[in-house]
Amino acid sequence: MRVALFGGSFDPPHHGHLAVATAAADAFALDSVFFAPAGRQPLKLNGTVTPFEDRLAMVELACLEDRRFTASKLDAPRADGAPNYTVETLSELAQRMPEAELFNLVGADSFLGLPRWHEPERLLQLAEWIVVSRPGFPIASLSSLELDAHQQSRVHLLGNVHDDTAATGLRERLEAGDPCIDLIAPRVLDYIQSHHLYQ
Ligand SMILES: Nc1ncnc2c1ncn2[C@@H]1O[C@H](COP(=O)(O)OP(=O)(O)OP(=O)(O)O)[C@@H](O)[C@H]1O
Ligand SMILES: O=C(O)c1ccc[n+]([C@@H]2O[C@H](COP(=O)([O-])O)[C@@H](O)[C@H]2O)c1
Repeated sequence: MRVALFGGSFDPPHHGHLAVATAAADAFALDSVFFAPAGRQPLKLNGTVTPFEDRLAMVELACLEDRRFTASKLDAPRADGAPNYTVETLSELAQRMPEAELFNLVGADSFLGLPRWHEPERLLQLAEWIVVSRPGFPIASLSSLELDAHQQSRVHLLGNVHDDTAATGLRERLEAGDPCIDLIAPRVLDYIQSHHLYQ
C-alpha cells in the first residue's frame, strides 16, 4: 500500500485540493490519499472560520470525487486542546498501517514553512514528502530550505499543478453570494448552501 496524508484546513475543500491529490495519486501510484482536516493547525492557533465537524463533513463529500480519496479524523481536535502536530499524525498513521509506504502531501506554500513546523527532521524521516506546485510559490524557491542530501532524497517535487484556487478567496466570494460553481464539488456546494456556511 502506498498511502499519503493530506492535511489542511479544508475551509472549504476546493478544486485545488482535488487537483493536488489527483496529480499526486497519479504520479506516485498512491492507493489512498487521506484528507485530514486539522483540528488545531499549530501555526494557525486562532482557528478556522468553520467548525471541525462541518469541515470534516465537506471533506467526506469532496472525497467521493475519486475512489482513492478518504476523509480522515486523524487530526480531529485533541481532548486536551493541544495543536495537531503532523509529526504525531504521521507516527499514528505509521503505527496503524505498519506495512504502508507513507507520504506526506503538501502544496509548495506549506512546504516553505517547514522550518517552523514541530520536529522538521523527524517529519522527513517518518514519511517521504510530495510537494506540489502552487501559483505564486515556484518550485525553485524551495531550494532556500537548505535540506541535506538525505533529506532532499525524501522530498519529491511535482510541478504540473497550476491551480490558483485558494480557500480564502473562495470564502470571500461565497460571502458575496457567488456560488463558485466550477471551483467546489457540487456535493460540497450543496452542503455549504444547506448549512448556511460562509454567509
Ligand atoms: N491551489 C492549490 N495548489 C497547490 N496546493 C494547494 C492548493 N490549495 C491548497 N493547497 C495545499 O493543500 C493543503 C491544504 O490547504 P488549505 O486547506 O490550507 O487550503 P488553502 O486554499 O491554502 O487555504 P487558505 O486560503 O485558507 O490558506 C496545503 O498543503 C496547501 O498548500
Ligand atoms: O506539525 C506542525 O508543526 C505543522 C505546522 C504547520 C502546518 N502543519 C500541517 O500542514 C497541513 C497544511 O497546513 P496549511 O495550513 O499550510 O494548509 C495541515 O495538516 C497542518 O496541520 C503542521
